[in-house]
Amino acid sequence: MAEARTIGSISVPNVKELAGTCNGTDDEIPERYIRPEVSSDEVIKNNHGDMSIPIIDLDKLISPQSSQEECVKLISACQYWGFFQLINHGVPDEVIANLKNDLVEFFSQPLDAKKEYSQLPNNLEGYGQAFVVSDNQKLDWADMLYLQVCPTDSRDLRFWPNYPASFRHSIDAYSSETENIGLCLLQFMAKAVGVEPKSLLSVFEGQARGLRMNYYPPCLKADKVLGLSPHTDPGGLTLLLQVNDVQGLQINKDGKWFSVNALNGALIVNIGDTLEILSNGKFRSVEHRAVVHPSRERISAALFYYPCQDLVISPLPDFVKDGKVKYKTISYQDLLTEYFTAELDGRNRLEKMKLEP
Ligand SMILES: O=C(O)CCC(=O)C(=O)O
Ligand SMILES: [Fe+2]
Repeated sequence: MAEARTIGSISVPNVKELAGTCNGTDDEIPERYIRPEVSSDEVIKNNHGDMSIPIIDLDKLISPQSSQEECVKLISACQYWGFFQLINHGVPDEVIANLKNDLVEFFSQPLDAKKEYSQLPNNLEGYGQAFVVSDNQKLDWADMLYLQVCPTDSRDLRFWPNYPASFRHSIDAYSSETENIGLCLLQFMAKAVGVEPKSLLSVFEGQARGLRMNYYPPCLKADKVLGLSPHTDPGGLTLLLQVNDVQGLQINKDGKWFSVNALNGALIVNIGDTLEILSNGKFRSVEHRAVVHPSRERISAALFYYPCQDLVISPLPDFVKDGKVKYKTISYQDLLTEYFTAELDGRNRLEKMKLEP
C-alpha cells in the first residue's frame, strides 16, 4: 500500500526578497533556480490566428442565434488547445479592478507583513511557495498566496489578509461573481459534444473552489529561471486572471511552447486533469508554465473549480460512446495527493493514468 504522505510545501526562501539581492549575474542566482530549458526550448511568440489560443464569447454562447456557432469554436478549443480566452464573461469591471489593485498592494508590502499569513506545515493555504516536496528539487521564481474560497464555511480566515482593508471583500466579490461561469461553460461543453450536461454538472455543482494568487518577481536573467514549472491543473476548470499587463503564460501544444497574449479584460480558461478523465480525453488538460520578466513583476490569480471531494474519477458513460475507456480509475483524493507530494512533471502524471490503446 502507498505510504501516506503529507500535503504541504517544504519551506524555501521568499523569492521577492531573493530577487532583491540578485543583481543579475549568473553567480548570484542560486543554482536551485537555474533552469537551462528556458533558453533552449523553442517558444512561439507573437502568435496570431490559428496559432493563438481561441477566443470564446460567453454572450454568444448564451444567445440562441449564435450559440451553435460559438459551441463549435468552444469544442475545438477544448479538444485542440485545452485553453481559451473568455470574453463578455459578465464579471463586472469594478470587481476585477478591485481584486487587481488589492493584489498589487498586498504583494508590495514588506515581507514581515505578508508573513502573518504564512503557510503552516501540512496545509496548502496561506502565503509562501507551492509544491516544494524535496530538498534537491528545482525551485520556481515565484511566491504565492493560496486560499480556499468556497464553500464559504470552509474559509480559513487566518490566511485571509486584512490589508489592504478591502482585500477580503474583493476576493469574496470575485469568487461570487465567477461562481456560475464554470458551470455554465461545462454545460455548453457537454451539450456541444451531444452529452446530457447533468452528469458533468453534478460532479462540480456546489463544490470547492480555490484561489491561487501568484507573484513573479522580475529577474534580470529572466531566461535562466522559471516562474512556474510545467504542470497540468488537477481539478475541473481553471479561470486565470492576469493581474497586470505583463505576459508570461506559455502552453505546450504538440511539443512546442506557445506564449499566450492575455487580452485585457478576458479570463483565460483551461481544462484540468479531472475533466480530461471524466470526458474520456474529449477535453484536454494541457501542460503549461509561466516565465518571468527581466524588469517587471508579474501577478496572476488562478481560480480552480474542484470536483466533489469523494469523487472516484473515471470516464463518464456518456463520453464512452465507442465503448473504449481510455483512463484508469483513480480517487480524486489520490490524484490530489500525487499532485501535492510529487514534483510537478508536466503532463506525465496524467499520461500514467491512460490505459494501453
Ligand atoms: O501565472 C500564470 O500565468 C499561470 C498560473 C498557473 O498555471 C497556476 O496557478 O496553476
Ligand atoms: Fe496552472
